[in-house]
Amino acid sequence: MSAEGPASGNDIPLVVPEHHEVDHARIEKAVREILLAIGEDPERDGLRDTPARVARAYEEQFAGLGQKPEDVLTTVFEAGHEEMVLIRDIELYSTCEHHLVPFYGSAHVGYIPNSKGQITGLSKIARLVDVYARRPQVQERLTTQVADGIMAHLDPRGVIVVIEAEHLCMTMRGVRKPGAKTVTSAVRGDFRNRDRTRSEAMSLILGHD
Ligand SMILES: Nc1nc2c(ncn2[C@@H]2O[C@H](COP(=O)(O)OP(=O)(O)OP(=O)(O)O)[C@@H](O)[C@H]2O)c(=O)[nH]1
Ligand SMILES: [Zn+2]
Repeated sequence: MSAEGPASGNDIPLVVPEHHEVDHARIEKAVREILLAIGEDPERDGLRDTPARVARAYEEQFAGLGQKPEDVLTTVFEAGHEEMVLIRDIELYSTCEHHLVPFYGSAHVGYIPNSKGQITGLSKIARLVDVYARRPQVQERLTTQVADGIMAHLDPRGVIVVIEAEHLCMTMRGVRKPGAKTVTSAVRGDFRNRDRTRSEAMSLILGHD
């Protein structure tokens, strides 16, 4: 099913696709329009292939829209390990949904396996971050979604997610504050209920420089 609405004010109909196949032709048309709107010549040498390049780039940048956590959390095994697992400094690149410019930084993700000791492959946690980062995002939602994705699919005793990022919409334009870092966190289960567990994780996350 598609959500169909009124025309969007020009000849591009407002149809929001239900499943997220990137419509290259539509992106190309829109990018050409933007180039014309800023007073550029979309036919000049350097720009002629730009609409197609942007379409390919967006396919990659927004690939997470077509993915679910279960697509990447495929390997779950019982290792009998019931202590904290923490993956620090997972590099992330996302796109600010307000300005469609990048924000980028690091995610730190920890969890405590359940009593069966169910864990997942380390790379799967990093892949999960990408599933949610490769969408139009705000940092708070990205943080929450990673935490909730792990809770739902690994059923751990707790999860902590801390994301530190720099938003280009705050540095290259607008308020122009280069270097400002936004730090967000989401804690679930034992990390929410037990101060000591949360402090241990925070000191592992922050005490590395
Ligand atoms: N909470 C939150 N805000 C964000 C994020 N990314 C960008 N923003 C902010 O979204 C806000 C959008 O504000 P608006 O006033 O609607 O847009 P704007 O006129 O472009 O705002 P300025 O950036 O202040 O020029 C700005 O304050 C951005 O800094 C994010 O991940 N989380
Ligand atoms: Zn922004």
